[in-house]
Amino acid sequence: MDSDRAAVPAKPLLRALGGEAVWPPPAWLMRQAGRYLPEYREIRARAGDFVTLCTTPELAAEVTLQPIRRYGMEGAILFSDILMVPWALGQPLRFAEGEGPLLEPLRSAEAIAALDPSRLVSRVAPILETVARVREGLAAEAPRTALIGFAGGCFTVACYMLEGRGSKEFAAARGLAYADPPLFGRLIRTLQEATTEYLVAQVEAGAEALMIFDSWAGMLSPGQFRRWVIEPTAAIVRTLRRRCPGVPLIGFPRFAGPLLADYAARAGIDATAMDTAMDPRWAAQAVPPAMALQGNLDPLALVAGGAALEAETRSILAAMRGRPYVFNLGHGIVPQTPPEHVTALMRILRSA
Ligand SMILES: Cc1c2[nH]c(c1CCC(=O)O)Cc1[nH]c(c(CCC(=O)O)c1C)Cc1[nH]c(c(CCC(=O)O)c1C)Cc1[nH]c(c(C)c1CCC(=O)O)C2
Repeated sequence: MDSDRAAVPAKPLLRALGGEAVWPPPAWLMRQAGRYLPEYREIRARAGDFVTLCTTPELAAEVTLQPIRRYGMEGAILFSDILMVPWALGQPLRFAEGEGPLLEPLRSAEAIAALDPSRLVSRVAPILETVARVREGLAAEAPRTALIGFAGGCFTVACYMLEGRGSKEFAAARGLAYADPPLFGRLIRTLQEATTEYLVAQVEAGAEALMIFDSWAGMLSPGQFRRWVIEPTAAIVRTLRRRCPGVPLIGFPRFAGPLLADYAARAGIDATAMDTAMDPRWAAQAVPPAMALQGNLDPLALVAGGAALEAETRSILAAMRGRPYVFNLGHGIVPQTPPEHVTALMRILRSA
């Protein structure tokens, strides 16, 4: 069996994440399934609310595959949300039109203690079924495309759980981390355990690579960053290495700045994702040459298209040439992106 398997060349995304300088680089885009696509808006309207869409496997699998059918990216990211972990732990979640996510905020030690990890696996069953369906869909329609599972970083998810909504400061989470580190640590540990179980389950259901989105990591002081971003990520990664050997892990500590180098060296991940503000030439020096980098086109350059899109893309490619690399944006696609600009981007990448 092993010799049969060796005869099939690995998918380009998995080769790059494994440390090979694949060129032209494999590509996928954060939020590649989303409101900029008319076919997404159609299914989103049919589902009604966003949580229903995330927990209806036939619809969630369909929207995961939509951008692959249009553009043939080398990576398909599971359609779900980082806030499905708090939801699965029993915290009420809804997405209000124009307001983003709304959670009932955790306001006491009792509320943190009441989070119930025993519900997690059964609550996320529909999401795991989506994973299995997408994997089958890819085998039939896009055999070169790899399926990426994901979760939020513990710190970022804790930000939303304590604040209850998006925020510029996330003062509830950052304040609690200073005022009561044992209590904040308890929440982080609950998330660490839940996230580990959830990611293992995604791999068992068919995910071929995993990404951890720590979108608000860059708000922390260096000491807090090490304690609440690097340490919990490293703990998750240690267990994943044992339970899911060979599955590559991408870490995204957004706006980490120079702490990106610490994160890359100590979180244990295989690939580091760069946000829009990161200089790829600096990252190429700061991150070990065998470690893949991913990123980091400004989503607004994709909205602009034309010469700006071409120049920004080529400058990132020039910095990444010769090392293991996965093309992506520095943050998610925005809804006003013209779909044909994604076509133009894929053409630029394929002629790299
Ligand atoms: C912080 C965060 C969230 N969710 C996520 C993050 C980390 C990455 C980042 O920093 O963006 C991650 C995420 N959210 C979504 C995915 C699916 C996969 C993909 O990238 O295509 C992924 C990987 C779908 C989504 N998640 C959300 C949408 C839009 C919902 C809709 O269709 O109405 C999508 C497609 C909603 C969401 N979910 C979240 C917010 C703040 C919002 C509101 C903003 C918005 O509306 O764009 C929380």
